[in-house]
Amino acid sequence: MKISALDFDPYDEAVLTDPFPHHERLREAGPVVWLERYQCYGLARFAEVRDALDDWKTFVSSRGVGLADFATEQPWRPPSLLLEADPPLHERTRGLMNKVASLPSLKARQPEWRAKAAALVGELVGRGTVDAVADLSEAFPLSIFPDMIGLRDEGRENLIPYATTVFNAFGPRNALLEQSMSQAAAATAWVAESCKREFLKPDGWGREVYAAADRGDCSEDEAERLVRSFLSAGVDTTVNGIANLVFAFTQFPDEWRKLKEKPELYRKAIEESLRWGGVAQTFYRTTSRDADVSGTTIPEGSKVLLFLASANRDPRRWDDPDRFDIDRNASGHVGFGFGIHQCLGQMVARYEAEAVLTALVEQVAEIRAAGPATRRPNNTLYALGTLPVELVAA
Ligand SMILES: C=Cc1ccc(C(=O)O)cc1
Repeated sequence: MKISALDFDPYDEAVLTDPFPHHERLREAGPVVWLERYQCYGLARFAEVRDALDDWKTFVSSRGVGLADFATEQPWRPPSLLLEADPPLHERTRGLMNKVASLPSLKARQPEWRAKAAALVGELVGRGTVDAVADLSEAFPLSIFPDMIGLRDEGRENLIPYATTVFNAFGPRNALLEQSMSQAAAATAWVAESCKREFLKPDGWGREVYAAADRGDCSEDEAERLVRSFLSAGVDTTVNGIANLVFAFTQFPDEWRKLKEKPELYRKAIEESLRWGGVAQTFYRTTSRDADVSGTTIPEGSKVLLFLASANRDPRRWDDPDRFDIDRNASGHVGFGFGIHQCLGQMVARYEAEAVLTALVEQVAEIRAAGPATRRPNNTLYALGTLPVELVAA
């Protein structure tokens, strides 16, 4: 089947800042498109994205989940033993990390998370215009996540610059990536050192990974790199998840009023924000063999760009997809990916969002936009820069 070859640049700064209008053209161009500029295939419809994520044997991760093909290019950092690994290695590393990032461990921390979120929201309510990015979406995760990992206190300001580079590095070597690489050299070194056993506090998920090494479930070096996964994936993602949740309510005030009337909808609201928000816009896979995708043969060794955020707004799967509707059943969205690599920290993300959203529902009558939101362009993350709001006291 002849496929459309598009000159479309997913990494054009205008596209990174406002990607959704471009996804429609991608989906309409066919189930598979060819992106001339990056010599890769693109899948932008829900069914094809979900199926590619599910078929990990054909669409592998060990050749990198960015544009760089690890079979031919040197990775910028030692590959992740989770994100950039296939079975059987992935089974062992994911198995031991699932045990560390467990539901009981998370549940035990919720009273503290709820109390901290309530206190933080309490400081922001009625204070006039605040920035829901810096003052809330960054402040809350940074107040609980590094401690949960057992990260050392000094230098935590390196976490976001490091993660910014991690997510830019899945894209091409464009200005965004070059810029963040040069700015984050120190942050990258700080993260690498912070993952060593002796730099981690005794109680926390970091040391629990090393306990797995002491049990022989992984080597000391693997433990160090696995702890790095927590720092790479566990901050910038939740920061933007919470920021996009608040942003959604500023764009759809009726949904906020609906939540105030029916607070029990808070979990559905969070799931819908994960579908609608598009925090993780794209990830690549590489074909391990010729792959048939909806009538097109994608040859072995091809990079395939999966437009997760486009899939989450595909009208073939979702009614009125651009509408943020907290009554919608958004389950099955690919905001956390799908299949064996589905986000290890998805419950961390959900619990963090729940702590913030329940505090807002409790203390805030209205989330009032107090100026235009600004975006922080990134090759992978749909990130907010600032989100001026007024949290009107209930
Ligand atoms: C979802 C993003 C992500 C980024 C980095 C890693 C890692 O470094 O393992 C895992 C997930």
